[in-house]
Amino acid sequence: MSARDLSCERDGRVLFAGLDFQLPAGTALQVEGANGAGKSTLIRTLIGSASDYHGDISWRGKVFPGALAAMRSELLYIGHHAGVRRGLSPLENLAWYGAAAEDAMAALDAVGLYGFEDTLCQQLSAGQNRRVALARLYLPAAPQLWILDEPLAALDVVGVESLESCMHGHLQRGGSVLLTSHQPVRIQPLVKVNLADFQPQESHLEAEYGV
Ligand SMILES: Nc1ncnc2c1ncn2[C@@H]1O[C@H](COP(=O)(O)OP(=O)(O)OP(=O)(O)O)[C@@H](O)[C@H]1O
Repeated sequence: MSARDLSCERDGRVLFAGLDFQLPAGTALQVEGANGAGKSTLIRTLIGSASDYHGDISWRGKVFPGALAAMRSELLYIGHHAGVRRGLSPLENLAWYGAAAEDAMAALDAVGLYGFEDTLCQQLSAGQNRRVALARLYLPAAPQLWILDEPLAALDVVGVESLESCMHGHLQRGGSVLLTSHQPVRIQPLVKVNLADFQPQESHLEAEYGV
């Protein structure tokens, strides 16, 4: 995935402008920025949930929106909110994503939820629900591109280490990871992009948004 001269505005405020990045296979990119900087907005834009942006986003050399369907066919996205159905058990949640029972059990075991597979998610803690969501990363044949919005949030120290190891393995298999995090992420190779470094200049603002 790559972006060229990307800018995005919300509620009359330009969140970032002139953003360029490349995310080759086998690498990770961490999007940094203060609360409200626009990290989740950028992620929603990259997964195609928001089309009100300027600039180019490309997948495998082809530009959005034409390349959107191809990108989505290789995407595993886990958002800021866990996306876990709280009226289902962890096992049922993974089954909803098409996982075979055996694979789902192994994935839940990997995220430390052995013994909780049949408990309703509404009875699990915030961190355990986060682990249910992240269990998708441990399923076989995980897609090429992982886009993860604050995946480390609510995880304890062991959970963070396990997820870092999982992401590192994905990179070694030639996958790509784009994530946001307010804390350091110990995976390599990792490139960082801070949205504070992509603030609009006056002339750009005027040309793009007429303000
Ligand atoms: N649909 C929308 N309409 C109006 N404003 C929006 C919309 N979506 C986001 N914003 C605003 O854009 C700004 C960036 O929000 P965003 O969620 O992208 O920040 P963030 O960097 O992910 O923050 P955090 O670290 O707190 O999660 C915020 O001020 C938010 O209120």
